[in-house]
Parts: sequence; structure tokens; C-alpha cells
Amino acid sequence: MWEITHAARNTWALALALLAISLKPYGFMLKCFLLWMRVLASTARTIKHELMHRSIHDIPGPIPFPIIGTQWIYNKYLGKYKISKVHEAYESMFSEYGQVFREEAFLNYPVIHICSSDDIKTISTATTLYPIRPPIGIVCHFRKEKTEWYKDSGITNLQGKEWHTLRSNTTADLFKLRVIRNLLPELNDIALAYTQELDKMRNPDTGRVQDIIELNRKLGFESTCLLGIGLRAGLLEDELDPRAKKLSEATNSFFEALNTDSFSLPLWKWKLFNNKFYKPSNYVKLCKAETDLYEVISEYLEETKLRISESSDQPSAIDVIPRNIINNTNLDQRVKNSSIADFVSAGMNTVGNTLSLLLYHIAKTPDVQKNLYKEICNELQPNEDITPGFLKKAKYLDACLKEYYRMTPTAPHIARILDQDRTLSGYHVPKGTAILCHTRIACKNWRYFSEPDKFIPERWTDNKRQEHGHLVCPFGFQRRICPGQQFSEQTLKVFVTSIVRRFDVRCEQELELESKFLLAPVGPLAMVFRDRN
Ligand code: HEM
Repeated sequence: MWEITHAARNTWALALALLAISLKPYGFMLKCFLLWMRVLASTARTIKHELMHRSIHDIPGPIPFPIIGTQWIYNKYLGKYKISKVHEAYESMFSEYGQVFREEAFLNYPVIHICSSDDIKTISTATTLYPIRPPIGIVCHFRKEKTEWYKDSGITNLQGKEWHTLRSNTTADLFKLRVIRNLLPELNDIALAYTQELDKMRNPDTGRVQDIIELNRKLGFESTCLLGIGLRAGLLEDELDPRAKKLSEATNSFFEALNTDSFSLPLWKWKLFNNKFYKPSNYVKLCKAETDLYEVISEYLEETKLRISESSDQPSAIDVIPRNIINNTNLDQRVKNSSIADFVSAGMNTVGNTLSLLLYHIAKTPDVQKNLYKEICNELQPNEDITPGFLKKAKYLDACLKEYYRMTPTAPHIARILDQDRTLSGYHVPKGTAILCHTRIACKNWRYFSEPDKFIPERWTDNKRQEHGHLVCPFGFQRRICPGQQFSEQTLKVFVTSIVRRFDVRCEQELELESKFLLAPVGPLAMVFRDRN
């Protein structure tokens, strides 16, 4: 054994000696080659180091100015982008700067925009006890001034343990499928009122309805009031309740004020610009909207409280959610009112606009609509109400919703503040930075979804797995995910089913979108509703 290894060692030594002798004339060249290899290795190390340590300041983006940051790009006179078309501005900046770019908000606070699948995954799958979403400063400011109405800045703005306690105390029922399913009979009723209204509105010869957006907003409002206050607000009735009208207008102006505020200097912060003699116009708009919202909701809630106190121990299905908040002894009276007002304002426009956008895609793709109608006919008897059983079986309907979410989610991006340092697209981004995850833009990328501009629900049928499925998250993610998701999806399914089973829907118009804090369809949006025979 010893002899074999000894012999092998000798052979190796001999071979190396021969190699050295034969390479001797090339010694100088060999040295040069080795030196060159060392230079290459050191350059590679430097590049790797630089790539790993590219800082947030290296992220490309529009030129920032001191104090105002990059907000000038949305200025009417100086900038090239419009506030009402911010979604287009973002698309254009991603094509100019790549998959990550940096804006600077007021006082040069960095806001990082991302649209790559990996980066979005890094943020959306991070396990965090209390995820931080940037609070809406103007709302927090107003609520701080109105301590007689508000104890805190509300579920959408609170952070940390305080947020978590409020969320656990007010939203637990929204996650119970049984509670949500019990609202189905009322939703069927609202859907019937809606199709009757469509019937009245459409041209008797052509079936054309001039604008469905307003009607759908009313529908979103009616259903959200049912959820939050246990009331039918009567928005679909001929005789409009003036309170309902006030609430609907208040929600619209609330979102408009938020949108304007996101791209202007926060003058409301300083006494010089915000005092008893003068207030910035957008702040005045927000105050009025919040005041109207609060007053109407409080009035409605008084009625709900009275009804609950007079009813027997067993609450009706529609009273479960408001009753559990009203009777919760852990909650301050102000918190009860403001939480319910927050539910209504969070759900109203989102549900209505989502319905218009979903219907648009279905109206534009007759083949999809045919398949959907077939599923409805297979799973539901004529005139049978929509039941939990149907919702469980309607897989094509699920796929239509998912595909709609991919294409035109009303929340086109999800915002977070980093609670720890992260590497995004090779840049080191420190804790405390605001990140906008542009899921809508990512979902339009052909690298992630084939034929991204086409409405193809079949992508999602038969439990097909999409590699980049995590990009479809219209209700957000982590523990901050929208608590209204189950209710909203159920509502959308009931309304779409009721419309498609009754009418053949078509749309000749092209969709135009605008940014109103969230993404909204621009009206009027005409559609044709023909009776099915
Ligand atoms: C189609 C309808 C809706 C859409 C698309 C939608 C979307 C969203 C999104 C994207 C968020 C942010 C989530 C995140 O940051 O991860 C959110 C938060 C929220 N939504 Fe919705 N929403 C809808 C309906 C509703 C309804 C009906 C309610 C009523 C209960 C509601 C109440 C809320 C609340 C309270 C929050 C804040 C949650 C928190 O910060 O803990 N939403 N929603």
C-alpha cells in the first residue's frame, strides 16, 4: 500500500518537473498571464462589492430639489405628469429608469418604486408582526384636531401594537366565512334591485345604458353600508335618502382630497398656512368630507343601536358586525363610530369601481362571457338565489375575478415602510424607507404572464399554478391585508352572476382610467344590456 502511494507521488513529482522545464522559455508570458488573472479577479471583486453595496442614493429617478424633492414632476407648469394620471407616470418612469426607481417626497424623504417579481416577493412575504403602511398625514392631522370625535387616527393609519389591538377588536367577524355568507340573502335582494334599475335605465330598443359607473358606485355603497351599519341605505331607490347622497358625495371628495394631497406640499402642517383665518383649500375639502362622513355614519349608527337594543338576543345576520363592535366594552365610543365610518369609506368606492372594471372585461370578451353564462346555468336553477353552494362550485367565476385582479386592480400598488434593511434589485435600502410595490405594472410584464394584455381567465382554471401568482394581490398582503376581502369578493360574485344570468353585456367603448388615490374608471362608460332568451 505504502509502495503504491510512494510510486504515485514520485510520478507526479517527475511530471511537474518536466512541465516546469518545458514551460521555462515561456516563464515571462506565464507571469504576465498570472498577473492578468489577478487583475481580473480583483476587478470582479470590486464590481461584486459595488453591486452589493449600491446604496439607495444610486437608485435612478427624477432629479430631486431640496425640500420639495421630486414632486415638481407633477406640477401643472413645471412637470410632465398629471396627478390624475399618476398610474401612467409610474409606467413611464419604469420604462425610463428600469425595474426600480426613486422619488423623493417632501423634505426629501425617499420613496422607492419596485416592479420586479423578486423584489415584490421580498416585501410581500416578509414575516412581520406589525407591518407598517405609510399613514395618511392629512387624515391624521385632521383627526388630531377633532379629539371630540376621534381617539386615534384609525385602523388605516395606526401602527404597531395599537394598530393590532384595534384590528383584532374590530375586524375579527369580517374574517368569519359564516358571518359573511349569512349576508347572502340581503345581497341577492340588492342585486335584484340593481338589475331592475338597469332595466329601467337602458334604452328599450338598443339596451344601451349611458353610464354604468355611477350606478355601480351606488351599488358598492349600498352593500358596504349593509356590512358596516347593517342598513339598507336606499341608494338604488327612486326617492334618494338625502343622508345617503351626502355620504356618497363625501366619500368621493375624501378620495379626491387624498389624491391631491399625495402630490402637493403639506401646507396643513404649519400654523402659518393653516389657522383660523386661512386654511389650504384641499385641507378644507378633506375636513368637510370627513365631517360629513362622520355625521351621517353617527346618525345611521344611532338607528342601528336602537334597533339592536330593541331586538331579541339573537341578532339578525346583517346586525352581527355592527353589533359586535357596538357591544365591545374594550372600545371607546369614538373608536366604535370612527371604525365603522372607516369601513364604509374604505369599501364604498373600491367595491363599486371594481364591479365596473370587472364588468368591462367580461363585456369585452364574449367568449369568456359565454363560458361564464354556461357555468351559471349549470350550477343554478332559473330564479334560484345565489347560495353558498354555488359560490363554492363556480370555479370559472373565480378565474374571471382573478384575471380581472391581474389586469386592473383598483389598488395598483401596495405601500410599506421597511422595518429592516433590505436588498432590492441589488441596492441596499435602509429600514424606514417607503416602498411602493407596483403589482399592476408587474402583472402587465410579458416575462411574468404570457399575453399580459389579454383577459384570459383560463390561466387560473383547474388550479393551474402561475410562477408569478404572488403578484396578483388586489387586497394587499401580510397581516395588513384588507379585512373586507371576503365580503367584497362575495359581493362582486353575486352582482356579476346576477347581471350575466339576466343580460348579455357588451361594451364598444375603450376603458380610460384615472388616479383618485386608487385607480378608477373614467365615466361615462356606456354598455349594452340585452335580454337573454
Ligand atoms: C373590492 C374592494 C376592495 C379592495 C380592492 C380593497 C383593497 C384594499 C387594499 C389594497 C388595502 C391595503 C392592504 C395592505 O396594505 O396590505 C386595504 C386595506 C383596508 N381595507 Fe380594503 N379593499 C376593498 C374593500 C374593503 C371593504 C368592503 C372594507 C370594509 C370593511 C375594507 C376595509 C379596509 C380596511 C379597514 C383596511 C385597512 C386595514 C389595515 O390597515 O389593517 N376594504 N383594502
